[in-house]
Amino acid sequence: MIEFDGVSKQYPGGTTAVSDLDLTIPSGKITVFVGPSGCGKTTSLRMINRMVDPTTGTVSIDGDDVARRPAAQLRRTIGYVIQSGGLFPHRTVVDNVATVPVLDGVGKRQARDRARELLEVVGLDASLGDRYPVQLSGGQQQRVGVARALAADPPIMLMDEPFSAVDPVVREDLQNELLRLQAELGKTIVMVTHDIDEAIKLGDLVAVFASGGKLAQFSPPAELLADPADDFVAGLVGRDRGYRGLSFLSADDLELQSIDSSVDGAKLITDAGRPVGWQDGAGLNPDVGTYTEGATLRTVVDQILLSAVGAAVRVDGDGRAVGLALQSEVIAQAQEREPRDRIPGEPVAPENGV
Ligand SMILES: Nc1ncnc2c1ncn2[C@@H]1O[C@H](COP(=O)(O)OP(=O)(O)OP(=O)(O)O)[C@@H](O)[C@H]1O
Repeated sequence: MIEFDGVSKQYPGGTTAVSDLDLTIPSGKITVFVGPSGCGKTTSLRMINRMVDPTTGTVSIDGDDVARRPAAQLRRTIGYVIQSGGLFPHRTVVDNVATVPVLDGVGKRQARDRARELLEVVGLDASLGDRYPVQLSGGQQQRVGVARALAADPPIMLMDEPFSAVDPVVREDLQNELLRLQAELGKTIVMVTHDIDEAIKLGDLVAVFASGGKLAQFSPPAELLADPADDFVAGLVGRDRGYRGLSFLSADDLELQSIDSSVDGAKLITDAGRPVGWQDGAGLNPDVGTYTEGATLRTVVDQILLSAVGAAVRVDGDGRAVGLALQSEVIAQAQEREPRDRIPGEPVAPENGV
C-alpha cells in the first residue's frame, strides 16, 4: 500500500505542482493518475521513488516513510517505465533488461538468461535480445522497457505515459498485454496518462487530477463514469459516459427472447444452429450481431448496431444461437442498474464480441 498523506509540492519559482494530496494506493492493483497537462501527475508519481521529494507531507510504502529510505536502495525495489522505454541506446536489449539485476550483484550470465526469458514474458522473441534499441520499433522498445522494469521483480511499478509514443493499434496491444501480465503478476502499478480512455481501461482505481495539483476524484472507473464528482470530472470522462459505462455491466442477465421470435418483421435463419442471417419479405440479410457469455452490455449494443435488426443473438461456445437480446431490453437493463451493480474495475472486453 502506498500512502500520500497531506502531500504538497512547490517548485522553486512558486509553482504549486501538487496540493495537499491524500491518497491510498492499494497493493496488487493498477492505479492510474489522469488529468490535463501540468496538473501534477508526474510530480506525484516521482514522489513515490523519491525522484522528487515533497515540500510538506509524507509518502509511505507499507507504513514506512520513503524519505527515510536511501533513494538508490528504494529505487531498486520500484520498477520505472517511461515513454519510449527510456532504453540505454548503446547497450543491447538483453543488457538493457539485465541492468538492475547486475547492479544488484547477480552474475552477468544468469542475468542475461533471465532477461531473455523476460523478453518472452512481455511478448517479444528472445532473438531480439542481441539488437540495439534503435533496431526495434517503438512498440518493441516499450515492451523492452517493461521487461527491464520487471527484471528485479519489484513489487511496485511506476509507469509514466508508457504508451503515449506509439500508434493507436500498437498502444491497444500494449495495454492488453499489460492487463494480461498484471493478471499473472499482481504488481502494485501506478501509471500516469493524459488519456481518459486508457485510464478507464487499465485502472482498478483512477485518480483524476485537476489543475493546481488537486485531486478531483479517486474511484473505480465504473463509478467515475456513473457518478462523476463534479463538472470537471464529467467533462473529462465525456458526454458519451453513459454509453462507455455499459462496459462495466454484464450482459449475462439479459432476458432473452426465443430465437424463433420475429424482430422488426424478420426471422433469424440458422444452419445447424448457427445464425446465417435475418429473413424478411425483402430477402436474407446476413448482418447478424452475436455475443457470448461474459460479454458486457457495450458489446451487445455494438452487436445490435452491426445487425440488420434491433437485436443481438447470444450464441454458445460452439456458435449456436441460444436467444435474442432485444434493443429495448438492453436499454431497460442499462437504465435499471445502479452503479453498485457494476463490475468494479472490470476492463472493457472487446474480445467478447463474436
Ligand atoms: N523541476 C521543475 N521545476 C519547476 N516546475 C516544475 C518542475 N517539474 C514540473 N514543474 C511544474 O509543476 C507542474 C506540474 O508538473 P507535472 O509534470 O507534475 O504535471 P503533469 O500532470 O505530469 O503534466 P504532463 O501531463 O504535461 O506531463 C507544472 O506546472 C510544471 O510546469
